Amino acid sequence: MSAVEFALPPDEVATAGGLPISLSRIEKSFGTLNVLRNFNLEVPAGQFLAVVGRSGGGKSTLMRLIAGLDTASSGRVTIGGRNVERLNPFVRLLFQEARLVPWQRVIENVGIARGPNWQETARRTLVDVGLEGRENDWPTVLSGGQRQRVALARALVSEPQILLLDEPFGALDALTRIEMHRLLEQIWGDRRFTTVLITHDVAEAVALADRVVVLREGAIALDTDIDLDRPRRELADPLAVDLQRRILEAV
Ligand SMILES: Nc1ncnc2c1ncn2[C@@H]1O[C@H](COP(=O)(O)OP(=O)(O)OP(=O)(O)O)[C@@H](O)[C@H]1O
Repeated sequence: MSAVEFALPPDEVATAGGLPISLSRIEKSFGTLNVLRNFNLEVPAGQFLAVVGRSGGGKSTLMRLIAGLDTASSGRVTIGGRNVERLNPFVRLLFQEARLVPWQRVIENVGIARGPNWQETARRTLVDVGLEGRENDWPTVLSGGQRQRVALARALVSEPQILLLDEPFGALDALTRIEMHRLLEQIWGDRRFTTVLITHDVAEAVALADRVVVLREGAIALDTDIDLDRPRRELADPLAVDLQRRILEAV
């Protein structure tokens, strides 16, 4: 039994791959501000979805609803057909800041669920994100990209079926960002968790996602599949450039 299974109630034990996400007839307001209006979205199991939009368009609100960190004013959010009522152990989040615990070493930051063999599981996950041999480092000695790798390992260690990413690479330099794209694409390709990536970066959305949704004023302004071969090569394909142009126009 893995550390993860140990931490989950029996009816929530993870199976391989991803779970589908469904939002139907969602209304979400803060006071008089309607952030999402009659909002519907189906994300099939294992899909890599990117949500693009201007600041204030409701992207983070959408993610918080899927994560169970906030509730809709009305409508239904389900994961694997079950209502989302709280943060579930099979959903993991990654933010722009790595949010590591500064007084814990890398391995302790990753092995948050201290079940049996947690160190072994954490070490293996660190290898997966390219941080072999760094388990005893303190977060302060790591670069921004390495800290984000630790945060990614911490998200992956429990083998989530849903990964929610809110501008995870927004603070990284361009080359590190591309390295992280390749890493994430490869890990997602192996594990096939359902992924929702929130980003301002249209090139990033096209480089990573199976499908891009443009969120504008609380509604979907564009919903397009990204039928490009994998592994993706940033900007290399004329089709990618055309898709970026279409998405930018919708934003
Ligand atoms: N807890 C809250 N209370 C009141 N208003 C809120 C709250 N959370 C979000 N809002 C408002 O809802 C709108 C949508 O916010 P949200 O953070 O979802 O947008 P976003 O698309 O993620 O923007 P950004 O890209 O800047 O993060 C904004 O006008 C924001 O000010």
